[in-house]
Amino acid sequence: MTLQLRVYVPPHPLIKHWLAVARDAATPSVLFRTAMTELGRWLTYEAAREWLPTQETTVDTPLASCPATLIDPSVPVAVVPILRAGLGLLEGAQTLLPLASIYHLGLERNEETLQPSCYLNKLPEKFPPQTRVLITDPMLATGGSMLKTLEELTQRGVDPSLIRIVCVVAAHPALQKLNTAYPGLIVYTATIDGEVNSQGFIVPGLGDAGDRTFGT
Ligand SMILES: O=P(O)(O)OC[C@H]1O[C@H](OP(=O)(O)OP(=O)(O)O)[C@H](O)[C@@H]1O
Ligand SMILES: O=c1cc[nH]c(=O)[nH]1
Ligand SMILES: [Mg+2]
Repeated sequence: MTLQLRVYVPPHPLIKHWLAVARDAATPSVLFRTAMTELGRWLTYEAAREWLPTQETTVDTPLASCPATLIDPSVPVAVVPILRAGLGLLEGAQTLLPLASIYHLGLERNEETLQPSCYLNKLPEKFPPQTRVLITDPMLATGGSMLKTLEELTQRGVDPSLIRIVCVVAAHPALQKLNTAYPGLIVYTATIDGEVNSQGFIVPGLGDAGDRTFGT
């Protein structure tokens, strides 16, 4: 069987609504942040399906004993927000994954070359086997930043099949690169846009997600 990148665009009214708010150039920073939080929440909810580890048990209701399923706290879950813009999605993701460890990764694209460079790396030397890792970054444009992140994670022992990417706008060039480098990888996004312009911006996209999140 040939593995292929799997890109999910959940057809959910709340995801569509908050994407529209985020895309609108007239949306002020305070509301843009709310949109990022909500998109982080709903896309993480979708991504957690068949990813969050569970364990079977029994519980006693006031009336009888019955089978039950709980989140398995023995399997480590990590969230890696790619700074800065990935922080906007983190808040919503964290409400659903309160026990997850958060490992910050600061990447900045050079405006001319579009190559990412790392200015903060809080990843552990090694991740325990079986660690589930959720990466948050709203924009997959050329794909350079995500490829760099995946390289840092896999070097530290993370199994790509246990990774979920949560983004907002995924562009074709990024998805093509991810498919070549990590077939079988799973991405959750609010939308797929076709074009990345010569300045590295996704069109129509939503502009500079980091600047819009932090009002800079
Ligand atoms: O797919 P790529 O071409 O690598 O582009 C995507 C990256 O660009 C943006 O970050 P940016 O470098 O603007 O940093 P910021 O989040 O601090 O604004 C965005 O948040 C992604 O991390
Ligand atoms: O359109 C884009 C591309 C990369 N990063 C952004 O914030 N926006
Ligand atoms: Mg930016």
